[in-house]
Amino acid sequence: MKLKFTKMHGAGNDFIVIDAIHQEVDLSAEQWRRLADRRFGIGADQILVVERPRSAGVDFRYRIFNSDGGEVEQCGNGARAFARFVSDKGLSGERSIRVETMKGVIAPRLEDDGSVTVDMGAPRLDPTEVPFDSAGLAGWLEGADITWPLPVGGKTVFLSVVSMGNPHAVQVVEDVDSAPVATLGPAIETHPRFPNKVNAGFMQVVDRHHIRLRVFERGAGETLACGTGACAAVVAGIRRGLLDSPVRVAARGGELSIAWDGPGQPVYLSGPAVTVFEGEIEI
Ligand SMILES: N[C@H](CCC[C@H](N)C(=O)O)C(=O)O
Repeated sequence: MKLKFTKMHGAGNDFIVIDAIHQEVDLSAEQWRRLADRRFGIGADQILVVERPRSAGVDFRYRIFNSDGGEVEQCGNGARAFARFVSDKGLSGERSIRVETMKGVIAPRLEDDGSVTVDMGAPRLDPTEVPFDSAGLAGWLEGADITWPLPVGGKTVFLSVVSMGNPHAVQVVEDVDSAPVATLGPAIETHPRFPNKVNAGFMQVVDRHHIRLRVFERGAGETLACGTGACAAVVAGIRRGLLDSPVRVAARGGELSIAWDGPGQPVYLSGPAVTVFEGEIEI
């Protein structure tokens, strides 16, 4: 079947965006994998699918597939690309839209400067909601946060666990450039205490309003930026008493901005959304 797509990125986290309202899209995990393959397909970290809403009071349904072919609950950088796509394609004439995902409703807004700000909803802070199995672990109270000492990759790391709809495990490091992301990232991603696996964040605190961040993403490997990872890192940093909202997040592919006013409040993610090219592929 022929499939029209648009290639986009948000701070270097790249996407294939597909309009499934005006074309029939029913692909297998292997076909999603092939589309995302950087040699045998188009290449992307995630594939974003635009569908008609299933619930009242929302404008679109937003489905997300990692490059490993697995469908996941949330993608923050993707939410900005989604909003830019539906506006550019004339699927919505509104600057603010409401979008349902596997885990809740988010609200992207197109800004005058071309950036997009997304109400990502409130973080889930209970380990059981991440989910994370803390049985038998003695958590360390750090400010309002509990960090979990996890023996992994031959060392013990202290992880904050946060869900933005999708699971995140964040640790503070001295220097992101020398952090063992390539080895520790996959070991944390697949650790048995994360039954749904997890995105592994490595955060360097520059000052109370500025961090550097690298994320080894579940189902995609290290990406140049991770929107929900930035949300999770800032939530963890604020709870640990290390950061104050708003926080600039320097990722390898660009800069994001996160604002959060505390438990029960939404996390706001702001950043770029760029269209690179359009295409059609036989899949
Ligand atoms: N790898 C993530 C999904 C994409 C998240 C990321 N690209 C973002 O911008 O939030 C997961 O499996 O939960």
